[in-house]
Amino acid sequence: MGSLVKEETSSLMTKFLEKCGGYAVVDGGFATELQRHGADINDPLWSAKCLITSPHLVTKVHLDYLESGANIIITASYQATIQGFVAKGLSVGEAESLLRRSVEIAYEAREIFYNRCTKGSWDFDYAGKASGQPVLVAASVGSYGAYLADGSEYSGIYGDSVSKETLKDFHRRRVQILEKSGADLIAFEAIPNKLEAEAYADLLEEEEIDIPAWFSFTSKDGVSVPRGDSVVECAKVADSCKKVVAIGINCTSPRFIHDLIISLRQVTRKPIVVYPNSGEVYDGLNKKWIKSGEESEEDFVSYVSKWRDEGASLFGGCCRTTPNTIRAIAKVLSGECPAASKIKFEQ
Ligand code: MET
Ligand SMILES: [Zn+2]
Repeated sequence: MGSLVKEETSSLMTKFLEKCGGYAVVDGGFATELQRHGADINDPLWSAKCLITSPHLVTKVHLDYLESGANIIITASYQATIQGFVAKGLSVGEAESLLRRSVEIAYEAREIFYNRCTKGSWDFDYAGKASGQPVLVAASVGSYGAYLADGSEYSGIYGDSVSKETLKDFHRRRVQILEKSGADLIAFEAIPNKLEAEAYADLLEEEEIDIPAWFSFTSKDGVSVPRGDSVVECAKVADSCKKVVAIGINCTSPRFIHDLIISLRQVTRKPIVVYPNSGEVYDGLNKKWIKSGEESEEDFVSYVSKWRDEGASLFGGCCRTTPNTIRAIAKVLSGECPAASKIKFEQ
């Protein structure tokens, strides 16, 4: 396929957004919701541990978010890596099957959801709109730092020994498997430095990956990614990659989102996706969320229409947000509720 990107690949997101009425709802904190259902994910595999121990909970969480109005559900593969599974004693073949399984589970959840909608056996308040709810499955890819589970996921500092080639080699097989898994797109999430964005862009081109992707960065100051590279520079990398159909920010405090959307808009015309966390800060070493004291009194749902006016088109939540957040976002976007009622984040 070379540099020619299939038409349906490059237009997937614009067509999907049209189908959704211009704006789409992304799901919320996956790990947070798994924990609410009793999963213990204090593990180097984090939420991906449930692919081994409790796949039924993975299905349940996808359903929770679909019921809440999500148009894009993100698979449980954020921290699912072949290297991580092998470190647990699984074979490479088993690890690859689990990656594929993460996508299958999301599709099964969508089937269950659509069947329930058709049969009308639905008891949630979004039922009226649910049956016409377009849904895409995004296969999650977390950073090298997420695999290391040593805090570098939120610093982006991998050391001089880690080159772009190291990162490409690390991610290559997982990306190839997810491409062939049937997922609609790949969500490269919580990217903490420019080098990893470049590695992803190279991989998409060199491996001729024929499904689209979005690149989503994190920020701790509203200007740069954790490693210190400017968000604008990172977004340029994403913008110039033809396979990237949306660019955005996730797992970042809501208070930075407004400025970040404005920065992204300066360098791209591609759709912008934002799914902030609750505003708490992750302590990667102790694996705990710490209240920063700067969380907004009202949660970020009340800002969604402003972010939409600034140019974002896909909205969801990341860590420590729940289906309640997603339900409120869906209501705001449907024009049903101008300012969402106060949503409680996970206690
Ligand atoms: N989609 C991922 C999840 O919720 C994003 C994690 S950001 C650290 O599990
Ligand atoms: Zn997150």
